[in-house]
Amino acid sequence: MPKQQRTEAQWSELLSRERLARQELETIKRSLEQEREFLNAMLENLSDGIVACDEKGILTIFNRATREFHGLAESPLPPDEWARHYRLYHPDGKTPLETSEVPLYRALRGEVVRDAEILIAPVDKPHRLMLCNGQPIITKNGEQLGAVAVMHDISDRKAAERAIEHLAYYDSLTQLPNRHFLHERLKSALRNNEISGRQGALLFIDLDNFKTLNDTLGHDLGDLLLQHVARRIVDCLRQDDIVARIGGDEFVILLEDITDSPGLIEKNVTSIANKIINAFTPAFELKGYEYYSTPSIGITLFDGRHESVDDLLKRADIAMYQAKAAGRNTIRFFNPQMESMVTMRVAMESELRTAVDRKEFTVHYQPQVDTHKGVYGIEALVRWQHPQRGLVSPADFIPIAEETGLILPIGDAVLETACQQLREWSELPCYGDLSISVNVSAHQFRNPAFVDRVSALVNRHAVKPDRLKLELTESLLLENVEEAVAKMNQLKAHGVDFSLDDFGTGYSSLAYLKRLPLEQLKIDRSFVHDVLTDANDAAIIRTIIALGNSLGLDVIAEGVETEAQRDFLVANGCSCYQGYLYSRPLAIEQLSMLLQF
Ligand SMILES: Nc1nc2c(ncn2[C@@H]2O[C@@H]3COP(=O)(O)O[C@H]4[C@@H](O)[C@H](n5cnc6c(=O)[nH]c(N)nc65)O[C@@H]4COP(=O)(O)O[C@H]3[C@H]2O)c(=O)[nH]1
Repeated sequence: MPKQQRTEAQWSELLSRERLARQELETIKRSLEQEREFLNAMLENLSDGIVACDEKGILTIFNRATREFHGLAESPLPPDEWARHYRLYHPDGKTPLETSEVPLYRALRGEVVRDAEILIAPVDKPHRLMLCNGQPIITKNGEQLGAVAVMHDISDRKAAERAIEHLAYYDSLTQLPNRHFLHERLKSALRNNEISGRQGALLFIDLDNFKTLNDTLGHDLGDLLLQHVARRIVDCLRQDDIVARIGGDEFVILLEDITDSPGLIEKNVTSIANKIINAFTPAFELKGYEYYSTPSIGITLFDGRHESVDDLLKRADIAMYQAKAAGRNTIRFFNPQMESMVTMRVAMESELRTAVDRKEFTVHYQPQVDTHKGVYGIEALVRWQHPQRGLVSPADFIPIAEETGLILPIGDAVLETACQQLREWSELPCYGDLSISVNVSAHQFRNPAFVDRVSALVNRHAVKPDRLKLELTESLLLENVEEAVAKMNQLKAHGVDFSLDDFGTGYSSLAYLKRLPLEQLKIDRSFVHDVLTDANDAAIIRTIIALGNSLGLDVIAEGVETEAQRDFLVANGCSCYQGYLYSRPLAIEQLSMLLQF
């Protein structure tokens, strides 16, 4: 059929349609461009990173946030050089991330990536931890166009999580693990050792006299000491060993696995504990103060069988208390007998509290004799009239009373009884010159109200103050010489006398003895006991007598049991003594009878 000729009208119609089509195309192009601009602006302003690539893996999107995360924010470098300016790692920050592991390329291989963590390490810039998601871009027809990945910076969140974890598991003062951390590690150590049959050890360290440092030099210096101590302990151990601070001045060391043969384990742990004790020998420098501290260390071994975390901590704690009781600055291994001692001690503590409420304490009196004048003084010695156990010796309960603070009401009661007694005697002409010596414990003496309390008692009972002699020990005075001198001077101003008890067992220097307002030195009974058989004890006694004479102080010897001991003392210039030779401590009725003869 012959080709139809188009009319002019038809041509014009066609042309106008084409124009319209072009215009439409132009509009579509413009709106696409606008959409692209819009998308671009959005991508550039997102705080999350977006990367995309085409089906060949060529990057098509690498938005501003992504460039910043990679340290390329202001980089003039072309994209193919970017990779040289950063490294990618797994979240541990050590294991490099292979290209095939990069979320975008995993997505390009068809994988839907969810919550993958990667670390971006730009050269010379802070590392960032990213949480990434990604997926392939696939059309409705199943054709893959490429892949996209989105990354969210979780560095700050992780740092906050780490800080919270640090707070939960570490001690903020020393940066050591805390009780919570120790608990967890000990639990897993017990599980491991139960399976492997290996032994571990727990060392419980408590600083000796830490409370005194805090009370006298203040908490700042106390904190500083704890920081120094933490460092010294850490330096004594291997990197795998755990040192935790579980409370005030309490540190615990966990040695998880001691691989020695069984016979050597105790030896090995002892040498570690001794290393720690030795590390305390040099003075601690505390803002200009040279402070000497010592530790008491309790140790328990474990193999994980039938043991709980609490049991182990309790055992090490019990052993530590035994180390303290053995004179401090020493170590003790736990043994089961210790546990029954602790049970007894706990029972005694609660009974002691009841005893204070029920006023079960009484005072016995032991005469002090002068070879020329006869009985011139009396020492007041407390006794506990226990409802079941009978008379309990102060040696058995004073240390517990000291630790629990119960010594305050007990000591107070003894002082009051002594003052009442002095008052009664003052009204009887034959007893009027007698003095009473009263033991004062460290806790009592440190009490800020001590001076007022003593003067109030002296006033209330209208006692001649020089009839009251307070017996202080060397160790008590040495804790804080300045404070001791000040308190003693205040009481001395009221007329009260002082005797230095257990003299010779401490480290008194002449220089400080001279500063104390003392009346008397009391030779400790341990020297008197062996004076006839031990040349050293004899020499010590002679020295104390000479020292007393040169300082113008009375010297009394305690624990004199035999005439031979007394003769030695008299021959060496000590004419005052106290001991079973003359009389044991007596109840007041017995003492009155004795004094009448
Ligand atoms: N072997 C022997 N011992 C003798 C002899 N003569 C006396 N003693 C004992 O030696 C102790 C002397 O008291 P201390 O050294 O102050 O030692 C006292 C003192 O440190 C403390 N204490 C006693 N009463 C009190 C008190 O009221 N307050 C305080 N804080 N402590 C007290 O308890 C410690 C023991 O007191 P006690 O058992 O009464 O023991 C008394 C006494 O009975 C003797 O010839 N041979």
